[in-house]
Amino acid sequence: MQATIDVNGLRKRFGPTVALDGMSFSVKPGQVTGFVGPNGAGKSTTMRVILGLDAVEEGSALIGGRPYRSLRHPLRHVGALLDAAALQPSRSARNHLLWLAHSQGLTAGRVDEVIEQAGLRQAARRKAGGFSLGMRQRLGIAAALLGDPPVIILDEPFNGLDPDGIVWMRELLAELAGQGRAVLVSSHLMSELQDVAGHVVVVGRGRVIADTGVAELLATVSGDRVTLRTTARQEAARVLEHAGAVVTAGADGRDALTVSGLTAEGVVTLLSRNTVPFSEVAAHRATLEEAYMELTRDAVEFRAAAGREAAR
Ligand SMILES: Nc1ncnc2c1ncn2[C@@H]1O[C@H](COP(=O)(O)OP(=O)(O)OP(=O)(O)O)[C@@H](O)[C@H]1O
Repeated sequence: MQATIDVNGLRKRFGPTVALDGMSFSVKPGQVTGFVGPNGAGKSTTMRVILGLDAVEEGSALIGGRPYRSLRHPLRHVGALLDAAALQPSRSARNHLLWLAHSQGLTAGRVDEVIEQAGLRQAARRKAGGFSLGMRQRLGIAAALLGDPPVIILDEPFNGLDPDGIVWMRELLAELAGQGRAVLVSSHLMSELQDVAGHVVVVGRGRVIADTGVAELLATVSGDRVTLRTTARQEAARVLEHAGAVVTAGADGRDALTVSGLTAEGVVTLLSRNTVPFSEVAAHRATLEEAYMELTRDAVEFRAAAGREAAR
């Protein structure tokens, strides 16, 4: 089975609320795809539709080219964590997993493997009802991995995790993608996906705002800005502006300047040639959070402009 998800033109309303308004994107194998957007953007609904839990008025969602409902042992095709609270509280973590494994024709040996992988060995015989949110997330991950599926869908898996847990989750996601799986991970926060997502689908109001590789996105947003630290700010600004750069006060610290229109190498060459002292010259690398703000700001402006246009 192919490790892919294909979402095509999904439309869905809840009463007067438009939850999905033509949602379309694909998730490819071998990378983590971040699924990001503000509250109410339609992330959970899309995931529920992919997993056959919600019906749509229009559009299709396919896992490895097939609708979820046509999959005979679904856990072997797709592993999902949607709601970590959805547990039988009186069951131990291991029994919860044994029960799931049994329903899919999987062995107890496989249960012990995923308990290990999710870091749950110490807690495996405790009742899941007493678990913290972070522990429930780990149990949800163990359940998602049970059938060794080529496609993994996780809704807000960073929720409730402490900093160690966040690092663990990032490493796990990278490992799963490295094994060639298609991994779709929703989050409100771009920062959680930093360094792990290879691709992001940014959504707002039920539709896709951006569907792009993270490296391309960061390169575009980073632009050609260079951060410069120098005690001779005026002199540096004079030399760099003379060479055609735009120089502005840097955001972080009194000795920082932001330079646009020159590469970091160009800045170093010019300052050295003119014997202007400096302690740091670095090409600006945008964070995913900055990229997200930029993308969603454009979408807001676009929507505002479209609204004004329509009102004429
Ligand atoms: N069962 C439901 N009944 C009524 N409205 C719903 C239901 N589920 C979702 N919605 C609405 O559909 C829209 C999309 O919600 P959804 O939960 O998919 O967004 P989300 O991006 O996952 O948000 P969050 O980040 O808060 O989880 C929202 O306006 C939400 O209020």
